[in-house]
Amino acid sequence: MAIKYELIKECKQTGARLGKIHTPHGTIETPIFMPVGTQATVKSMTPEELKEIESQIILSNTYHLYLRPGHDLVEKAGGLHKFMNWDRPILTDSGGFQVFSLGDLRKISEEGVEFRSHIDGSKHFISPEKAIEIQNSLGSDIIMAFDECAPYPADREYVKNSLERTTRWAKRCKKAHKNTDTQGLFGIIQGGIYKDMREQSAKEITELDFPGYAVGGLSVGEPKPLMYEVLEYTTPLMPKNKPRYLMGVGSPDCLIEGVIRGIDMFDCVLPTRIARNGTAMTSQGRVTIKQARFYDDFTPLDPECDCYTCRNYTKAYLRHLFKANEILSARLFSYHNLYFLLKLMKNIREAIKNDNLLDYRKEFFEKYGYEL
Ligand SMILES: CNc1nc2c(CCNCC3CCCC3)c3nc(N)[nH]c(=O)c3cc2[nH]1
Repeated sequence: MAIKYELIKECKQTGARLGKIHTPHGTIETPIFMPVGTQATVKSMTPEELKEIESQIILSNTYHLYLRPGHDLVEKAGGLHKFMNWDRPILTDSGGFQVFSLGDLRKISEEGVEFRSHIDGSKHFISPEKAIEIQNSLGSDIIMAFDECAPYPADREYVKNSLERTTRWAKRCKKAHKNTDTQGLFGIIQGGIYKDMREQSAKEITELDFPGYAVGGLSVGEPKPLMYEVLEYTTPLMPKNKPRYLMGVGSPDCLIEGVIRGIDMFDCVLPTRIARNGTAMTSQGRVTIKQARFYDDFTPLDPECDCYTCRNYTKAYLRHLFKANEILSARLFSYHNLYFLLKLMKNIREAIKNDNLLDYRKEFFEKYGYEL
């Protein structure tokens, strides 16, 4: 079996769990944050640096790699692990979300989605079968079903039709998936913000018996409390002995709140995206380095952080790099932001072990500046 989840401990106070996911390229400790490497690279980081910060798994994407350089080239290279020189687990998203949010969408039909490339405007068509064929070529350890992520807001009728198509597509993905012994196919639960729809989607998708499941259709602009509410009634509908992946999340508060509500896996482009804008996540909240107050501030980005960036550079120097548009700026901020989120997840795993996750949340929120 490609993917085996080991539930190690359930938190006494919350829905949090400690677990391990065994994959052909290694074991992942959960709860886990997964750095995003959309185009076969976690922007500006080398695989060695990702290992230095203890990244256990990274994400890549069907839509992007199909358009450029083409999944057949990656297959010819021996698969994504060899192509990008990353020998630990990789998860690829199916492209459904990206087609809807990136490409110039032409039309959705039962067969699949016709769209224009965001790169050169050329016309393309992705079906559930095509999305699986591409991910089989990429050789990622965890692949995602081709789904439709309904927009927010969306009315009940739209959400119902969309989740029912996502179920039909999930069945087609399961049928098309070839390498079941080396690649685990995860199903994706939709249903928007409607409890009865989430129940219907969870039932239909979990009936298909996938090795893991994602909660899709969230982090699409809905208020955070609404996302938390949807999680509260959706994760209990998901099998306890399988990993639960909340797609596209997120910021430090959402990671903690998601773990408390039973989520094991997260991904988000934030750490590397805000890094390119000179913004850091720190123990005292966000720091945006271009502010004048940092001109002659010779203290580290985050006094409580022991990462390479914080041990060797000052805010004044980082501000200079950013203002001078130096490439090193994006690298040093990305390194720190990824380290910060991976360290946060390590602290969360520790807190679950010690049964004090709620105290950890209180302490973290007070320092970071979130209201509980
Ligand atoms: C940011 N919010 C958000 N992201 C969602 C994503 C994308 C998750 N991140 C993928 C990586 C980013 C590029 C390379 C892979 C979603 N993906 C799918 N398939 N379905 C969703 O409902 C779905 C829902 C999502 N919501």
